[in-house]
Amino acid sequence: MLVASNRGPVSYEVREDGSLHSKRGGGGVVSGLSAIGPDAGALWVCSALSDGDREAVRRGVGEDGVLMLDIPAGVHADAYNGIANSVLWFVHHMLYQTPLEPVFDAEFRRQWASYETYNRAFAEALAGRAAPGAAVLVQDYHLTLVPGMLRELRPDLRIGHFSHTPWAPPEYFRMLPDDIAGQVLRGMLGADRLGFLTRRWADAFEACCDRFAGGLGDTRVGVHGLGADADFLRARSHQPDVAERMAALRDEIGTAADGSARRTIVRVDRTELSKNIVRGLLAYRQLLDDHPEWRDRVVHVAFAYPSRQDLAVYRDYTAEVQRLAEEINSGYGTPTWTPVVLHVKDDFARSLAAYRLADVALVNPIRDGMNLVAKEVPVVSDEGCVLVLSREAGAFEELGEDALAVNPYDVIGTAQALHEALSMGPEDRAERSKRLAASATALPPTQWFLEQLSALEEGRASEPD
Ligand SMILES: O=P(O)(O)OC[C@H]1O[C@H](O[C@H]2O[C@H](CO)[C@@H](O)[C@H](O)[C@H]2O)[C@H](O)[C@@H](O)[C@@H]1O
Repeated sequence: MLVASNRGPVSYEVREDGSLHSKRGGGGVVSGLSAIGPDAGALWVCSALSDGDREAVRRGVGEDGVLMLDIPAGVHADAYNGIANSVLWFVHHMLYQTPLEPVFDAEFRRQWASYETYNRAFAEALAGRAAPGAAVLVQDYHLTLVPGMLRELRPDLRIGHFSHTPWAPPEYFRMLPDDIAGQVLRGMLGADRLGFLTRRWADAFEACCDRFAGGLGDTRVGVHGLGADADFLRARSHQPDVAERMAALRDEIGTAADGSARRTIVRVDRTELSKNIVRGLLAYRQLLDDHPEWRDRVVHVAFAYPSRQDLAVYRDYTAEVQRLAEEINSGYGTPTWTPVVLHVKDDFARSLAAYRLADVALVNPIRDGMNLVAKEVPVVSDEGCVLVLSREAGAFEELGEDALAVNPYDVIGTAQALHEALSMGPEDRAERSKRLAASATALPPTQWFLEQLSALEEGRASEPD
């Protein structure tokens, strides 16, 4: 079995003394694939992303079962920043809007050629390593061309592809130049089986194939809603470093003037446009305007971790989040109350500490493949939390019944949902949280992975799922 993804399970940094330090790779895909431990006998093919990763490849340092491809930095930058994160991510999350509409010019074509080169490097590495008839599971929008390329090189393989993002509806997908759209769909259809996080994204893909590629052909499509890893999260969130972070966070949150504990509205995201952090802050400000009774009694704990900072649009978004948080704090704060506690430095232990302290979790993306935070907070929160959840998150399909649904564009509606969540009685809140945790853990990562693998094993020409 082979797995291929842009981001791998491990990344390296070069320390001042020249030694290499390894740490776990970030992001939801790596969490999902964590089921593939070193004992699984799988080979995980990924890309060298940092200078440290490239140095590790050069020195021949690596982990068993991991093959890091040292793709030239320029090619990777074009493929990852230029095409994957600036074009395909924007199309599937429907993020293009004036004046950010795409310009598919000569520069785009040059970057697309790098995207092809990047995909070919993966296809060739996989083709060179796979045993006859092996199963290959390719991940995400960075590698849409790999299934088709690999099929040509190695028709004997069983090839799966899994999308961790939404898929754009045909009316939006058609924004891509026709030949590029065709290449993406044909690339994906090189797989025996394609997986999506929700039925909605799978349906959108099928609709695009019907409109632009003459249907699915022999490729089968299935849905696997990646769940939270309850055992890991519960054990990890009770480690001493998390307890330390909880104490520090409690100090930052403080207590209300009447001595009561302040309520918390928690959010944890990569600072990513689709996560809708700015409208989340606007909704919180609206809550303080519409319901001044919450002033001094609530704190918005917002962790917005840096993401894709090579792209100006992400850097600008990060700056906007920071500016708005400061504006709320200076406009509403008092010497003893900081309305927004914002942290921008990635710290997993601190995220878990915030999950444990959460009374309300705010997850309001414009559009999201799944959103694992929505699934993780109810599992970890000590007292049970109310989930305010965007109806556009993939997680909504599974959690919608027990969450408070919001339209992510509606700031006033989101403020009302926050008020409702903060006002909910402890029993109701605990009951909902328990039901949310049960739904969120229905398909833990190991089962999610094995489910895809066995569906792929079922063969190429069997019934559609
Ligand atoms: O690798 P990056 O560019 O730093 O981005 C991190 C990951 O972002 C996306 O994650 C998605 O996958 C999650 C798991 O299925 C899902 O819960 C979440 O809603 C998605 O946004 C992206 O799809 C990954 O490839 C990136 O590694």
